[in-house]
Amino acid sequence: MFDPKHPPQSLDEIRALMAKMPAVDHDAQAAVTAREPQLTKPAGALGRMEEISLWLAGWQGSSRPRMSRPRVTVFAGSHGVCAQGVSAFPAEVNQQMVENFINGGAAINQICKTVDAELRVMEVALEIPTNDFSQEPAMDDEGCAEAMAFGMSAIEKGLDLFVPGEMGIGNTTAAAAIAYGLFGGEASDWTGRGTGIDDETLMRKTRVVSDAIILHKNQMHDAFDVLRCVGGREIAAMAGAIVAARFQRVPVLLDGYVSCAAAAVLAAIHPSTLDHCLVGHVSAEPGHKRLIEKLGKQALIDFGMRLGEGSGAALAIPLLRASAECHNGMATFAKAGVATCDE
Ligand SMILES: O=C(O)c1ccc[n+]([C@@H]2O[C@H](COP(=O)([O-])O)[C@@H](O)[C@H]2O)c1
Ligand SMILES: Cc1cc2nc[nH]c2cc1C
Repeated sequence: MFDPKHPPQSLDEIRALMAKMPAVDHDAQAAVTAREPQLTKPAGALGRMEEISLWLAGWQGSSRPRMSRPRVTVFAGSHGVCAQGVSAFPAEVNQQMVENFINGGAAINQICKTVDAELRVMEVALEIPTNDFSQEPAMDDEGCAEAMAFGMSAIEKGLDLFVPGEMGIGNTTAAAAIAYGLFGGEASDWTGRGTGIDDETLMRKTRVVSDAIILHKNQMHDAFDVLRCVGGREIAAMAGAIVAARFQRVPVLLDGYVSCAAAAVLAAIHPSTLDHCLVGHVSAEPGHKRLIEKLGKQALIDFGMRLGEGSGAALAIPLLRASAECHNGMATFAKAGVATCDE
């Protein structure tokens, strides 16, 4: 079983942990299913909100869904592949943006304030870039497991929701390489403009993604090998946090392309690993839409954002809160003295 005081030390330990993940709480879901038809509305009239309250209760392990303690954690990591000229911005932006998060000046600070969510920032060895994965594996087994274990420490019991956010110049190249490594197709299917690169840089980035998968092919036996070879520490940390959330009964709202690439690694190990996750937002990065389809999910909102930081998912938190509030706060037909349907 997962013990937060003794985090896993190797990818094999995490593989073993993932074979024992807790299932949804069927009793909690049965209670929600029994209460729903008694609420003062025609059956099914709250559409997807009804699915959300059922999902929240099941993964929180409670007959009454809650949304008073959502947490967004921005994991910041630094990427050796930036040496290939794949981003519109220099790598020093990472540390500068971390200071901006701490000073309350980033978009995610304002969104979290607006939606009443806690915001935390966790640097994942930010001062040491991962290896340039166009030349060698980004991480070794131990380093990748360490980053995942660090991500696990972002979760504690009693949170009502976790949003994995990230900051990492170059990480849409890593996300593209992960998606291409997991799902194949063409490298161009998965490679987009990230922070806003020009046509020439996009061609270079696509080649980096394509060549990296050829370079590492012989050592990518499962999805964790893909994460280790072409991922990044903040991506590994998000994957670790998603696993820990499952064990700690915390539902997860995924954000953009990079957070979904982290989640896709887990889904490729065991397809049911993401049952406690919804996708909050579909990013303007074209590969994200494709990736969400591969995960069999549907994003809650489409706001044309491509920021990362957990921003799109954080913006969708009020949809989850309203779903929980309706389920809990609505009167029943009996209590309100409203006549029920004739049929
Ligand atoms: O998550 C997304 O969908 C997303 C799309 C475009 C950009 N980003 C953010 O931009 C940075 C990565 O972009 P790039 O061009 O440096 O690979 C990183 O800090 C991400 O948080 C994130
Ligand atoms: C300024 C800036 C802010 C970001 N937030 C997430 N990724 C980012 C990338 C840049 C370049």
